[in-house]
Amino acid sequence: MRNPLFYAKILLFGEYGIIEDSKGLTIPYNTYKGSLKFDQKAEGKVSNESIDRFAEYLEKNFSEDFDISLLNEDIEKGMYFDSTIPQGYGVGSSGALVAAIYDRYALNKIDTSEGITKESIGKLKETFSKMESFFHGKSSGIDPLICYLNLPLLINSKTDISTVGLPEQKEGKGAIFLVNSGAPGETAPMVQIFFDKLKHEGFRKTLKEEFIKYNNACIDAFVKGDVNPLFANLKKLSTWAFLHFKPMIPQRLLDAWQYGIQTNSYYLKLCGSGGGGYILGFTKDYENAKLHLKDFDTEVIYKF
Ligand SMILES: Nc1ncnc2c1ncn2[C@@H]1O[C@H](COP(=O)(O)OP(=O)(O)O)[C@@H](O)[C@H]1O
Ligand SMILES: C[C@@](O)(CCOP(=O)(O)O)CC(=O)O
Repeated sequence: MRNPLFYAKILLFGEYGIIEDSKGLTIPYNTYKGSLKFDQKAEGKVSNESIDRFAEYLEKNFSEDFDISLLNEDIEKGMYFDSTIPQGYGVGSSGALVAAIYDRYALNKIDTSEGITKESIGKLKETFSKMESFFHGKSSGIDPLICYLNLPLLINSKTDISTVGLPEQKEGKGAIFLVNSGAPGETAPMVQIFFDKLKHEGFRKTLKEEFIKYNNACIDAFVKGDVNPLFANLKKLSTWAFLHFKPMIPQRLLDAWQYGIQTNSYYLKLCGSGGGGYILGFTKDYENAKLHLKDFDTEVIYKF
């Protein structure tokens, strides 16, 4: 039986901004992955039960779009999603599961083998958004989309998403890395905080005039491989988040966040919705950054 792998993802830039239609950049992260397994192992029980609840939701809302009887038969046989993607860490554990279920059970699957167009991306995103809403309320569908396509995606707006080529990695001293905050986070309450903040005119203004500006400049510089403008804007982005996204920054990381900005040894930013899970770091000198972050587990995701 064919049981393809689905990888984790990292939203490098665009958290919260993409809700408000600004740019985002998301990349696959192949260190963590999952695939559907069809054996009766005890280790799969929790996952099997979670898929069972998901199947009920699909049956209730989208029964015509999926082969529900095959899905239920497989669940009955003990199928589970065997995955190393940590849950609630912002690297897309539910997105990978959604992509795997779509791949195996969707009827009239959108064919991407002949090339990926903006139209097919749009249709996939719409379906994935409906499916993933089961896991954390309203979802943009971006996480399952990237897991499914396994390619970097540039989000220009909600309706304009395309694949993008990124500069090749180099064996230099610089790195983008994950910092483990030590505990999972939850997306829905963080997004609620964001929407509460949006009720204030002052916040809306600084989001638009500062955050979105730095975010988009970071994406442009990263895609072009322009290191100096990238770091200049990262510093602004990190500082802005320290001031305005404080509830989303895990408490344990507040000092390290500020230290990075003050010393320019690294800059931290949110990785997805925040509140826990992973945080992203950018540095021109990873070995040096690690010295200052020795209380945390870090993982390099991109070298330059
Ligand atoms: N291996 C798995 N098997 C079954 N369900 C899973 C698996 N991995 C993740 N999930 C589901 O996805 C949820 C986590 O998704 P979410 O809250 O969106 O966090 P993340 O940021 O990791 O995607 C879990 O509570 C669970 O319902
Ligand atoms: C915070 C947000 O902008 C990014 C997604 O966060 P996460 O990767 O699901 O933690 C929410 C969203 O756009 O759906």
